[in-house]
Amino acid sequence: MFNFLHSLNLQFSWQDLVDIVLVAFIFYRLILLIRGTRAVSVIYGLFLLLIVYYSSGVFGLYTLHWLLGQFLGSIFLVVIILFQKDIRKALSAMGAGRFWMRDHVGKEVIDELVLALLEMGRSKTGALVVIERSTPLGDIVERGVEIGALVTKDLLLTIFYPDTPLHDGAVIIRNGRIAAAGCILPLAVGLKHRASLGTRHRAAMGITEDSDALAVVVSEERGTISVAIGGKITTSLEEVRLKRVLVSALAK
Ligand SMILES: Nc1ncnc2c1ncn2[C@@H]1O[C@H](COP(=O)(O)OP(=O)(O)OP(=O)(O)O)[C@@H](O)[C@H]1O
Repeated sequence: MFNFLHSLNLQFSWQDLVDIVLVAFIFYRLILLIRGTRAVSVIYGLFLLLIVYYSSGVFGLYTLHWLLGQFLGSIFLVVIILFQKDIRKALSAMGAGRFWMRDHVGKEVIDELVLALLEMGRSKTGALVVIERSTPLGDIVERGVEIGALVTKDLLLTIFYPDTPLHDGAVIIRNGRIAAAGCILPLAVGLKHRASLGTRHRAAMGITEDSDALAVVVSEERGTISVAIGGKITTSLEEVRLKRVLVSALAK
């Protein structure tokens, strides 16, 4: 590749390569960070304003052009004010190392989760647990009920205990802790999904279609345990297979 670039008479050093890779990676992580959050609509809004700004210049609408110019002139400040919460979160994630790498879920978290899932399967208690990985689940967590506690079998059983306020919706595990409960997930759509699957299972498929999260479902009707990864669901997993799937997907 370097020979090819040399033949084009372009000065391309290894520093340029490192520069491009780093900038691409930072943009990729930023896109993952804001995906599915309110920040996306704000960015669309800002793009729209930019288009109106350039069009007003082209079509000679000078007052509008001047007005938007004043606003967009301080865009850096506007972005900081609009995204102050997200910027704070991104910086603290970066400090904690989460910005650069995918979280590994500890063995003890998987063990507690499996114990709770098996117990809920036996008692036919419906449950939906999502384990966040590198795609931040943004607004989904924020719209649920914040918990921030260690993952324990007893806490999971308490959350999903029938007819309690938090038993509906999903629990989100982030950084090896229960971040929130009662979270509403996007449903999987389309013909490819089995008609026999209800909304709990479709929600598990939906969230894993939109992100790299892993979702586990306990069926209230059948007591079966299913795992969804990448929009695909594997149903009726018994203890050994369930543990194997979770360990191989999460503990790497
Ligand atoms: N979008 C969603 N996000 C999170 N949880 C959801 C969502 N939709 C449904 N649920 C949960 O699923 C429950 C309803 O499950 P439903 O019986 O429709 O699905 P199912 O896949 O057939 O599950 P089950 O086999 O347990 O009956 C709701 O009470 C709620 O707790």
